[in-house]
Amino acid sequence: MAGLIDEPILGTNDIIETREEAEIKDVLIDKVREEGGQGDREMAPPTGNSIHRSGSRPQLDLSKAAILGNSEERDPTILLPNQSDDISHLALDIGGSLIKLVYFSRHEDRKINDKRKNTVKERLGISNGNRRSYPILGGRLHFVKFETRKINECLDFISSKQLHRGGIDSHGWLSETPANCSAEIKATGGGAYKFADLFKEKLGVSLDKEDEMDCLVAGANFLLKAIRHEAFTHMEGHKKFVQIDHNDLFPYLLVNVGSGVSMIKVDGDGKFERVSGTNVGGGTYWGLGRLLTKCKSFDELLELSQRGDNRTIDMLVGDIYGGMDYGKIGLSASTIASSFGKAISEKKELEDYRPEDISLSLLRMISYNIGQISYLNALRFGLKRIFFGGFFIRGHAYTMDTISFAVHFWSKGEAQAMFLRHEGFLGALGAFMSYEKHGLDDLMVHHLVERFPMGAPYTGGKIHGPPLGDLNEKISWMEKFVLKGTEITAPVPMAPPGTTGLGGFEVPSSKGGTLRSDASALNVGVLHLVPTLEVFPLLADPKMYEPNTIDLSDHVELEYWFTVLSEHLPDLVDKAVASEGGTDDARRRGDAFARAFSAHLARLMEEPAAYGKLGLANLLELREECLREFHFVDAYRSIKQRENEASLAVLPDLLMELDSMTEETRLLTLIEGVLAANIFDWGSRACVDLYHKGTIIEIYRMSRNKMQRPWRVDDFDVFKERMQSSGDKKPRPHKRALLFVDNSGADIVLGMLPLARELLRRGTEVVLVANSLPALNDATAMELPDIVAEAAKHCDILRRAAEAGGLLVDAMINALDGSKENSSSVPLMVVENGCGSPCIDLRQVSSELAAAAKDADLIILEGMGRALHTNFNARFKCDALKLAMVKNQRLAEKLIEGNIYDCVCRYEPAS
Ligand SMILES: Nc1ncnc2c1ncn2[C@@H]1O[C@H](COP(=O)(O)OP(=O)(O)O)[C@@H](O)[C@H]1O
Ligand SMILES: CC(C)(COP(=O)(O)O)[C@@H](O)C(=O)NCCC(=O)O
Ligand SMILES: [Mn+2]
Repeated sequence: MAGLIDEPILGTNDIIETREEAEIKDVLIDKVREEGGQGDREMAPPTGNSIHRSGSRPQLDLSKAAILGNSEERDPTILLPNQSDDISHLALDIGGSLIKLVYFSRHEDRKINDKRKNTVKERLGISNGNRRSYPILGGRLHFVKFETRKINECLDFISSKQLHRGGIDSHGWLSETPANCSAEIKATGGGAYKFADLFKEKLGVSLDKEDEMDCLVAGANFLLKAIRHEAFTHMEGHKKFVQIDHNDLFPYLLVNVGSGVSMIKVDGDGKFERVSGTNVGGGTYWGLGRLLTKCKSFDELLELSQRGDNRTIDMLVGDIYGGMDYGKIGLSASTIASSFGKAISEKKELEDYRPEDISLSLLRMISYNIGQISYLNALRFGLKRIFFGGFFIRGHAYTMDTISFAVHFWSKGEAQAMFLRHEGFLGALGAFMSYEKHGLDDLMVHHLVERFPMGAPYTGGKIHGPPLGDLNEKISWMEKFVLKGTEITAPVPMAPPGTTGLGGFEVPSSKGGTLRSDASALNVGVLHLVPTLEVFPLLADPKMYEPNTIDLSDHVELEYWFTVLSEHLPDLVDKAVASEGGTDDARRRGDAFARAFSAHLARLMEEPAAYGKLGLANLLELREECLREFHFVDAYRSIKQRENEASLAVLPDLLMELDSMTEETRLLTLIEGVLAANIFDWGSRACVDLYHKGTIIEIYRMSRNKMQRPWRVDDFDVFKERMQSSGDKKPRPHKRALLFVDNSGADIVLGMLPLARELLRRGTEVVLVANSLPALNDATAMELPDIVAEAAKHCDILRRAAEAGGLLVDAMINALDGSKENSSSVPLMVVENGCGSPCIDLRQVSSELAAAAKDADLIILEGMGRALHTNFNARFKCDALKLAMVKNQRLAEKLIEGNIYDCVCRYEPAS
C-alpha cells in the first residue's frame, strides 16, 4: 500500500489540493484500504494501450470531491464530480410499464507518450484518421431497466451514478455539465411528458423529448446495422442468428410489443410509417394475468406459463370435432379454436383453474394475435421480414415460438419473424442516438465489442438494478450467495430451448427450468465502443469470414470444451492469485473469479446462443475478460518473465548454429524451431503437465528433436519454393511480413524472432503483431520491445532493424560494433492487434495493425489460438503461412486427423 498517495493515481489533471479535499482524500483512501487494499491496483496500467477493452482501469480524480450527507457517518458516500471514467450520458424511454435507460460511460483518453508507437505511426503513416468522426473516443453502452411504477428507484440510480451530469459540448465532445447549469436528457415514451416535472424536481434536469416512433426506428436500424448477432429466428425452440446485410435491410416491418403494440413499416433511416397497431399487447398480458392469477410480478406470471397446460382452458379444434382434425382447412385437433373457450361450457369458477394454465393460455392468445396481425400488415405492404421488439417478448421461448408459428403458418413460409436481442431498448437507444454530433450513428459492427460482466444482479435472487461497478461489492455478492448456498447463475436466465413442439399449439414439451429474476436486461451485455477497431484489410472475403473453426452449437463439442476449461480453472486461479502477491485479497478475488466464470460456463451450457453465436474463441476470451473484471491484470506475468530470461540466455548459441547453416537448411530449421517452441503454452493441460518433467531448455530441445517431417499438414516445400532461389532464379523478397506472434519465452525468443531475423536479412520489413492485453502466457505488444532489445544485444541484424523500426528508442543497447549505420536496414516493428485473447477475430483489429497490413504481402499466423481455433480456414489477399503445434488430442483428431503434438505448416499463396 506504500506509495499509494505518491503514485499518480489521482487523475492526470493538475490538482491544487485544498485542505478539505485532502481530508476527503484520506477518507477515500481509508475506504479503499478497508475494502481490501485495492487502492494500489487503481494505478494506471503500465501499458500504453490505446485499445480499451473492459480491462482498462479507472483512474481516480478527486478534485472537487465532496462528502454527501453527514460526514460523521461511518461510510459516507463520496461524490467525485470530476471522476471522468464515470462521466456518462444518458437517454431514457419511459413507457407505460417500464423505464429503459441507455447510458454511456467513457473510457479515458490517456495521453500516452509511447515513443515506439509514435515511430511506428510515423512509419505506417497513421494519423488520427477515423477517430475524427468519433468525438467520443471509446467507452461503454449500458442497458438498464426499471418498472415505471417504481420510478424512484430509477431516479436514485441516476443520481447515485451521476448520470445526469454528463453532456455534449459544442464541439460534440463529452463533457461534464457544471453543477449550476441545467442539464438536458434525451427522453422518449409517454413518461417523458408525464414525469418531466418529477425529473426537474428530483434531479434538476429537463427532459428533451424525442418522438417515440422516430426513436424506435432509429434504435432498430442502429442495432441491425451495428451489432453482430442482433437478430435471430426462433422456431420450435430453436434459435438461429441471422446476419443482416446492411445493403439489404429495407423495407421491413417493425413490431414493437410494449404495453401496447406498434407496427411500423420501415423503408430507410428516418423513413417510416406507423401502419397499424393493437391495444392487445404486453400490458394486456401482464394486467389480465395479474387479475386472473394474483401474481405479484411479471416474471412470476411468465414463470407460471412454463408449467401450464392451456388445453384445460382453451377450446381446441379436437374439442369441437370430437377429437378429430379439421384436415380440409389444415387445422389439427390440437389447434386452438377459441382461446379461453372451454371456460364457457363448464361450471367452473376462476379458482377451479390452475394459474399456470391461465397464464399460458393468455400468453398464447396474445402472442398469436400479435403474430397474425403482424403478418396481415406485412402482407398489405409486401414485406418479407418482420422484426419483433419490446419487452413483452422477453427472450421468452414460448412467446417467440408462438409468434413465429403464426407468421409462418399464415404466410405459408413466405414471411419470417425475427427477434432482437436488445428487444426492449429500441426506443431508449434511438433517443440516445438523437444526441447530435456524437458521431455514433454511423458506427460499424467492428467498433462494438460486447462483454458480459458478472455483477450482483446476475447472481440469482431478487435483485434489481444494474451490474455493480465496484469490484469489492461484486466479490461480496459472490461470497454472499455461496454462503447462503444459493446457486449463482450467469446472465440471460431464460427458459431452455425445446418448447412448444408443433408451432406453439401443442402442450409445451419442456417444462423444466425456472425463469430467473430480472432476465430481460441480461440478454445483452455491455457494448464496448472502440472506434479504433477495423476489419483486417487483407481478408480475402470479409463478409464470408468466420473466425471460429470449431462450432460450439454442436453440444458434444461444447461439453468437451466446457470440461477442459473447468478443469483448468483451479490452476488458473492459483496462478492469478500468485501474480497479485498471493494476498488474502487476491485469494478472495480469485475465488470470485472462479465462481463468476463457472457461472458463465454453466449458463452457456444451458443455452449456448445466450450471448450471441458461440465459438471456442468466445469462450477463451470470456475467461480473460472475467479475469480482468476481477482485476487480474496479468496472471502469467512471472512465468512469462522467467521463460523470456531462460530463452534469451540460449539465443546467442541458437543464432550461431543457424548462421553456420546453408540457406536451405536454415529455413527448414527456422520453421521447425517455431513449431517446436510453440509447445510452451500454459493454456494446454497436456503441455502444463509436461513442464513438470524438465527445464524450459530441456523441453525445447526435446520438442525440437521430435520434429519429424512430413508434419501432419506440411506445405513447407511450396513455401520454400517461394522463398528460396532455384538455379539462377532469385525470388523477389516479400516487401513486408506481419508475424502474429503467440507465446512468451522460447516461442517468441527461439522461434519467431529468429524467423523474423531471417526475413529481415532477406530484405523484408517485419511487423511483429502481438496482443494488446495479456492472455495466458501470450506475449503482449508492450513486452516485445524489451525482448527485442535484449535479443538485439546479441545480433546486429536485429539491432539495426529494431533501431530502424523505432523499437530501441529507450532501450539500453550494447551495440556489437558501435556503429550507427541503421539507414540501410529494413525495419523491425511491433504493433498491437487490438485483442486480449489467445485467439484473434480479424474483423476487429487495431487501426495500427490495419495500417501495417496495407503494405504487407506475407502474413504468418502462429499458434493454436490464432492459426487453428481461429483463422484455420481464413483466406487472405496475400501469401499466408499458418504454423502451430496441436496441443490437444481431440483437436488434432478433429482438425487434422492426427495426434497431440502433431504440427501444422499450412502455406496458402495469395488468393
Ligand atoms: N419486469 C417486468 N415488469 C413489467 N413488465 C414486464 C417486465 N418484463 C417484461 N414485461 C412486459 O413488457 C411490457 C412492457 O414492454 P416495454 O417495451 O417496456 O413497453 P412500454 O414502453 O410500454 O413500457 C409489459 O407490459 C410486460 O408485458
Ligand atoms: C488456449 C490455447 C488456444 C492457447 O494455445 P496457443 O495459441 O498458445 O498455441 C490452447 O492452449 C488451448 O486450446 N487450450 C485448451 C486445450 C487443452 O487444455 O488441451
Ligand atoms: Mn498462446
